[in-house]
Amino acid sequence: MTTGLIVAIDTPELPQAQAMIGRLRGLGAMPKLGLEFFLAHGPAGVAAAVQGEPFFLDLKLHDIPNTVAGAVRSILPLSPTLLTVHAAGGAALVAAARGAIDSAIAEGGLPAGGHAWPRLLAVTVLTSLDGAALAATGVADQPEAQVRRLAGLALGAGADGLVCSPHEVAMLREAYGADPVLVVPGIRPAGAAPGDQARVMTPREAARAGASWIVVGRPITTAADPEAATQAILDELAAA
Ligand SMILES: O=c1ccn([C@@H]2O[C@H](COP(=O)(O)O)[C@@H](O)[C@H]2O)c(=O)[nH]1
Repeated sequence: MTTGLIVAIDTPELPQAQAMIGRLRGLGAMPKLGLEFFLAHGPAGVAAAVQGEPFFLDLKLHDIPNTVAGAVRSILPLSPTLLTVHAAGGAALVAAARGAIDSAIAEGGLPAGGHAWPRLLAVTVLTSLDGAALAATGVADQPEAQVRRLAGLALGAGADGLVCSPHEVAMLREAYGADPVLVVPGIRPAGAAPGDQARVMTPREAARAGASWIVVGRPITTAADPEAATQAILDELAAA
């Protein structure tokens, strides 16, 4: 299994996002835009930043099913390659997002620009949470057990894949095989500071465990030479 690289472009500034996406264009990494950017610039800003290229829109939708379905319908015209909802919102939330995508497919054919329909990912346990932080939310299980539980719920409700930490990838591959798209943040090249990430591994470790994609933000975007940092991670993935 090959592992791709997603670069998290976490900024509220449109010129900065455009510049970073431009610098990385052609290296073979996919950009990810999240709430920080979307709340500042909305759908038009997203379209301006990605310029029709494949991208991951990581809004981590978490609301009642009807509202999530409406939000998914609102973002489908942007043709993201990947989009996210929170599995902790329940099976009906995930099923509503699935239904919104499937209805759009049934109603209208592929979106403009030759893009494929988005793959629906369910976020399991945020990579910033360790066991103690999870327990403080009222979940007594360790992260791995909670990821296992939410994975079953989300895949059963129609998610194409999951967002999890690298620590759960091997367990999920053993349980669900090669099919689910496993998108894995909490990645730090050897020696890089974890920052607010609690469950981390290196790119090589995540690739060997079976990640479909790894997500790397600050180790690339705050590097003195983001192109070189990206290339080093791509080389590490290719050698894994
Ligand atoms: O559990 C999750 C889900 C999403 N993320 C996102 O990934 C990037 C990670 O950025 P770094 O700078 O490499 O820490 C960021 O956009 C998060 O929103 C996550 O970290 N964990």
